[in-house]
Amino acid sequence: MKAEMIKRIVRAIADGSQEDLSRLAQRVVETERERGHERLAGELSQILAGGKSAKPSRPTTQDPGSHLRELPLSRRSGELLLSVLPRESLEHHMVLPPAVEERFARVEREYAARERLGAYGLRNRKRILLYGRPGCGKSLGAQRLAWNTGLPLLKVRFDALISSFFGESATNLRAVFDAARERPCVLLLDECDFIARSRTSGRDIGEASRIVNSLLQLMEEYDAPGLLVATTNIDTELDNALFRRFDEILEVPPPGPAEIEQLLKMTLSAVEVSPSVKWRPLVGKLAGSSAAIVVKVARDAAKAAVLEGKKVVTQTLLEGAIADRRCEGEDAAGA
Ligand SMILES: Nc1ncnc2c1ncn2[C@@H]1O[C@H](COP(=O)(O)OP(=O)(O)OP(=O)(O)O)[C@@H](O)[C@H]1O
Repeated sequence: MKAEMIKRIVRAIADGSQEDLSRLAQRVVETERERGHERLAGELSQILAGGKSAKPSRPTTQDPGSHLRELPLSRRSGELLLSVLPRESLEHHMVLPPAVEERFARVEREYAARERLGAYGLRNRKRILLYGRPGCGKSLGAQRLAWNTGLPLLKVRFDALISSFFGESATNLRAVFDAARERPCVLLLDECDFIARSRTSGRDIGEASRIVNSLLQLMEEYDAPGLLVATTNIDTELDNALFRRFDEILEVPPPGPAEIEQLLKMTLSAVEVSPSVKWRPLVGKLAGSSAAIVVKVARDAAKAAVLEGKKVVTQTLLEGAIADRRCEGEDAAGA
């Protein structure tokens, strides 16, 4: 079992949170299944099922699908206002400068200790704003928070909301927040730059501006058991009224030299890398790139090694991948 998992289990025991413990137990089952240990996973599931039948009344949050089934549909279009990101697709390994990592970890620690904090009239940080340049890990940050708290990740579909019929969107949005209050989850408001923009530009954009206003109000009132995570690329334009609605405002910065090297090594960890690779010049060439670009460079080099029948990722392959990215232009490469 990974050290991180062991720490979380011990933390849940220390905090006396039965709900977290049962979620973590479920996580252990899933991890074992992902590793191909079907038999062990089956046995663990049975043990858990036995435990549950002894205490049938305890609600659990282990079935993200159950959130989806109970969540509101836009009545006319039938479109879902939320999409559930399945656990298997959640990436959660982040490379961050230590100070930023610590702030993410603090949100997770406070969530784990929420009952203990509550006993002293304190509230865990639950409304989180992640901002920063594209491709540096804002969406990944939301996934990581979901993974590390064991909460399902539900993404609000602004496209469906904004295209919905006159006056209906505010009602739908409220229903989404109500649902999040009833069932703990990480409610993700991804790329909500338009909130910041519409507040600063002063332009009326019809139904969208109505959504912005209801959203700001809902964010202010938000006190659901899970977390609310909003992401935006905008930083300078964010106004105080918006800042005030968050308990934690976290800049997710572009990687520095140490992070670039770590990202390269982490992405290449599944393949063999030549011991003669000199990381420093590679890091120098990638200076200023987003984390997404660094990850892509490493993946491209690994793919080239496999396609060319070479078993080892070499300096030449890595430099070739960097040169390719430069030709494509970083922005076009989905930074
Ligand atoms: N800090 C990071 N650590 C590890 N991988 C990262 C990091 N940041 C980005 N990545 C990689 O880049 C991909 C894209 O990142 P992500 O979508 O989270 O960026 P973003 O900041 O949300 O970008 P955008 O503003 O364009 O939506 C991730 O799936 C991951 O592979």
